[in-house]
Parts: sequence; structure tokens; C-alpha cells
Amino acid sequence: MDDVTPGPVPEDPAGGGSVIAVRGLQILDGAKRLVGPVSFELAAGSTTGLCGPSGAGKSTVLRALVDLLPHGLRRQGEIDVLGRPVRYGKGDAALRSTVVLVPQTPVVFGGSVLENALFGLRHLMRAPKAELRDRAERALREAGLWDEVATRLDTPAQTLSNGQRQRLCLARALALEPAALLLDEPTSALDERSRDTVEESVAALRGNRTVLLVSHDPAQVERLCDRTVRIDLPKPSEPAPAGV
Ligand SMILES: Nc1ncnc2c1ncn2[C@@H]1O[C@H](COP(=O)(O)OP(=O)(O)OP(=O)(O)O)[C@@H](O)[C@H]1O
Repeated sequence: MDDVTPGPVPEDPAGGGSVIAVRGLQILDGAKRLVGPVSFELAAGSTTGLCGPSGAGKSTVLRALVDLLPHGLRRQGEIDVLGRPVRYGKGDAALRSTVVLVPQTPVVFGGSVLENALFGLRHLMRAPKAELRDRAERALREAGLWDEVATRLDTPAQTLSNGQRQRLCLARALALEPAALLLDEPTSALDERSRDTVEESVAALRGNRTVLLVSHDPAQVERLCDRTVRIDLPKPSEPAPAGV
């Protein structure tokens, strides 16, 4: 596993396409720098661990990538997705299904397992009705949940265990066929057994999906990731960035 410290975006050694390139990303609260600067690149099909001390900004970086920064915070720096600069804050609808965040706490809606798996497809992509069921099944299989829910697709998703809910959220994201999947501490709220099943699902994505995984657990990053990007707390002595 390679360690990558923040700095200039490195060349992709495999020569494959870059799915996300982040250059000099900083998150600011007024003149105060909360996060960064951080630079990294996600090569197609890679699984990258995003690590660093509590408060360094791992979750905020993920939220910045999907244009969901908390109100009042702003970004500086450049982010390219699939080779083109993202126009953040401009309601880039395509971004919602291209880079997809699975939050730390699974968000399960009131409907059935199937409705939950289909939520993004229905609302973000308006996929043709005839395709929906097949795409949901594919995604549930890819998330490692199909065998457990195949006979209960119409039952309320709220009846699933925590580990199953996390994999359902993974399936909902995978159904969109995203270019990049951002996973924020996907196992932090789970017991050991559920953690193992979620880890198996994430491990199965390796090589097929481009994944950025935030984790506190170095052993988990070692198990699941090809490389690591580390971010550190901004130094208090650093001058405020230019332009603020
Ligand atoms: N809405 C907000 N307003 C002001 N500051 C915020 C806001 N959200 C996050 N921050 C600050 O941004 C910094 C990064 O927070 P973030 O939650 O991204 O860190 P983290 O590395 O994910 O931490 P942890 O590992 O504890 O989850 C912290 O200093 C946090 O207090």
C-alpha cells in the first residue's frame, strides 16, 4: 500500500484514467482555514483510504466533493471529476449520480427494501421503469445483500439490521453506477460481525469501482485499500490563505 502525503497531484503509476483530481483543496469558515490544503487523485478502479486525526476534515472533504458543504463553509482549490472541473454551487445535477456519498449513519427511508434500493435511480436518474428491478437486483448483489433480502424485497427496510442497512445504502449508491463512491466510516457504528459483512462488500468492489474510504482504523485501511491519503490538522501558525 502506498502512502500519499498532501502535495502536488501525483502521476497515476498505472496510467489509467483519473476519476477525481483534487488540487489544493481548502475549506474555510470566513477567514479561518478548517481543512487543508489537500491534494490527491483517485485512479479508476482504485480504493483509497482517507485518514487523519479527528477534526482534520475527512468528512468535510467528502461533503465538499459532493457539493454538500455545511452552510457557511466554502471551498478553495480545484476539483476535477472525469477530467473536467466541477462547477460547485451551480446545481450540477450530473454530479449527484457521478460522485456518490454513503454517509456514516445509514439513511433508510420509510418504504420497502426495494424502494430504498431504487430511491436514487428514481429520483436522480429517472431510469426507465422496465430497468429498475434489474438494476436494483444487480446493486443489491454487488453490495452483498441480495441473498438476505431476495425474499423480502417488499418488507419495510426499517426491519433490517444495522449492517444490512449500511449495505442497503451501499446498494442504493451502486445502483446509480457512480464514477466514484465515497464511504464515510461505513463500519464505525457496527458490531464486529456486521463490520465484517460490510468489509466483505467493500472488498468485493476493489478493482471494479473507484472508492474513497474514510476510516479511523489503520488495520481496516490496510485490509481494504490500495493506498492512503493522509490529511493533518491545519497548522494554527499558518497565515490565512490568499484572497480571504
Ligand atoms: N458546519 C460547520 N461549521 C464550522 N465548522 C465545522 C462545521 N463542520 C465541520 N466543522 C469543522 O471542520 C473541521 C473538520 O471536521 P470533520 O468532521 O470533517 O473532521 P473529521 O476528520 O471527519 O473528524 P472525525 O474523524 O472526528 O469524524 C473541524 O474543525 C470541525 O469542527
